Amino acid sequence: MCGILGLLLHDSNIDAAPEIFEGLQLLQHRGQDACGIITCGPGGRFYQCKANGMVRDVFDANSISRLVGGMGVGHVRYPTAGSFNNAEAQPFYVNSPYGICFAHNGNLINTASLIQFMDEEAHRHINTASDSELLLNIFAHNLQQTGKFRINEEDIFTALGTMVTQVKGAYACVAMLAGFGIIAFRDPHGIRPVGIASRQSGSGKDYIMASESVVADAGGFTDWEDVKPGEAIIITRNGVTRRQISPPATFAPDIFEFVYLARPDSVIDGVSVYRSRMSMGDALADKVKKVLDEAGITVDVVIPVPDTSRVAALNLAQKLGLPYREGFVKNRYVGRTFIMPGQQMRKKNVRKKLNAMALEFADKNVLIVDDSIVRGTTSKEIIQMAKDVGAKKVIVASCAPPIRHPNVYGIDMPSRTELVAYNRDEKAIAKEIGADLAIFQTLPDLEDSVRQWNPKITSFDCSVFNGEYVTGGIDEEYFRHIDSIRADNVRGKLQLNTADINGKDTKEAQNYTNSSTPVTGTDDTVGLHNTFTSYTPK
Ligand SMILES: O=P(O)(O)OC[C@H]1O[C@H](OP(=O)(O)OP(=O)(O)O)[C@H](O)[C@@H]1O
Ligand SMILES: NC(=O)CC[C@H](N)C(=O)O
Ligand SMILES: [Mg+2]
Repeated sequence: MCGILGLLLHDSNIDAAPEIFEGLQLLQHRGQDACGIITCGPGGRFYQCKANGMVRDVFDANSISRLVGGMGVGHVRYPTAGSFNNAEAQPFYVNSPYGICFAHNGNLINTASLIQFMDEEAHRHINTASDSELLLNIFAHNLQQTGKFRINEEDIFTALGTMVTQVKGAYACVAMLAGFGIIAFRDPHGIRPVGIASRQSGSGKDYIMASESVVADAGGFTDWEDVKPGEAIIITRNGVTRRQISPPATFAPDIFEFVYLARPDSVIDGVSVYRSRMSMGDALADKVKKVLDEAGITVDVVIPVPDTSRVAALNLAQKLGLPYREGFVKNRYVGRTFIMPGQQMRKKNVRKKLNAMALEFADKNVLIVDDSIVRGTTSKEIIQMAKDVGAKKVIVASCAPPIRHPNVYGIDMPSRTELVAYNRDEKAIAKEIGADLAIFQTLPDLEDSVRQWNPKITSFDCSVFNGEYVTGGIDEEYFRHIDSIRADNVRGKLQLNTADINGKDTKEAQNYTNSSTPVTGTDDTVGLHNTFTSYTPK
């Protein structure tokens, strides 16, 4: 669930970078590990700055001032493939054909066959373990097939149309062609979000493409429109061209965007995330009432787990006629815990981030509401905190059903065994996290909470709840494979190996990527054969 952004200003003499920087800050909740911006200046020359770190750490006034040009793309990264090293920060760049930059949100599931294709047919070198670099090179290869000196929109649609038949998985992308324009496209199932908006600028229009509408709102852009599943939109200074690049497929946006990933003030696929979370709270209230009545437990107070669950918890409390209290105070300088790399870091940060106020817990039966319980890291810590400050009974309610299946479409939940609900029923989950009772939303109620705001969405990707993967192509062997390369207990080791391979995870590399330099002619990466750790289907 990275954040992607593209901006094309009508007046090419105005630099796009300051506004892309601001937009990326608004998308920070989608990825905290790395970020980057590439702009296109006079003569089609690219300028880039990317590195590991949050947006405010990677960029300063100096680096932004060196990102020249009236159009550009940006990215905030939350890795789901490859490693955490600098070399995999996005946007990615290839010089041939024409100069292309690329920012990707999602995750591909057929990387092994794509790597083989790159090696044996396209003869393109992939220098990282990132699926996004691979996706860019597939697109570049297809564009190369036109063999043209100069291309047009039709050629781009054709290249993307071929790409759709080659890659499997989730991809919402923003690309930029040197001196040409910016492109947004979405996979045939529309699993990850991306939309476009415009604003008047002199005699023409500025255009923005972003993962979430909040970026457009903040920049004064209007007419936000979601890119349709399987659609590509090309924006040049001559205007907007759009095309369906894939045959119709089941539209299945990831429901977890509404549960946790997106900001509440965004509207995704016609649904206000805020409204959907209110509905989740309402629906959960009914379930909570039923379970509490059956168990003969009365609750004194409802307490949300900041930040994401607040909206739902307030509605739930109102519906049950219970007091809503902010019993956990959040340190505003600590980011999201779930998207941090490594279990140790996540665990440590829950305590750093949240503090329980005894006066809201002591001698009370408390109902703690969270949007989701994934690894149980947050629940375990906060339940203990609540008990430490004198809570009598701690009941936990989750706006999402138990998560028992890995995510393969751009959320870092690769390993079943890390999921607290794996092989556990609700009673066993409660025991594991130390709660007196754990209450979960049902999947139909969760789906209704979102769908009621846009009945045109007939299905969602709910794979983490029901194990049904809309793209197909996921089997036991695939799970074993991602488990073996991405589970928390093996990842540290693999990161080291990947850093060695790329020769980029050094102080030197940090300096290189941190400076805003023209892209052309500065590639110092080591020339090695494709070095992915790959999955070979039977
Ligand atoms: O069971 P877990 O593995 O702990 O994951 C679930 C928790 O992580 C997320 O919070 P996070 O701190 O990332 O972000 P937030 O501040 O937006 O709630 C989510 O909102 C849950 O609180
Ligand atoms: N969360 C995402 O969208 C990740 C994008 C890409 N798979 C990466 O790991 O960089
Ligand atoms: Mg949370």
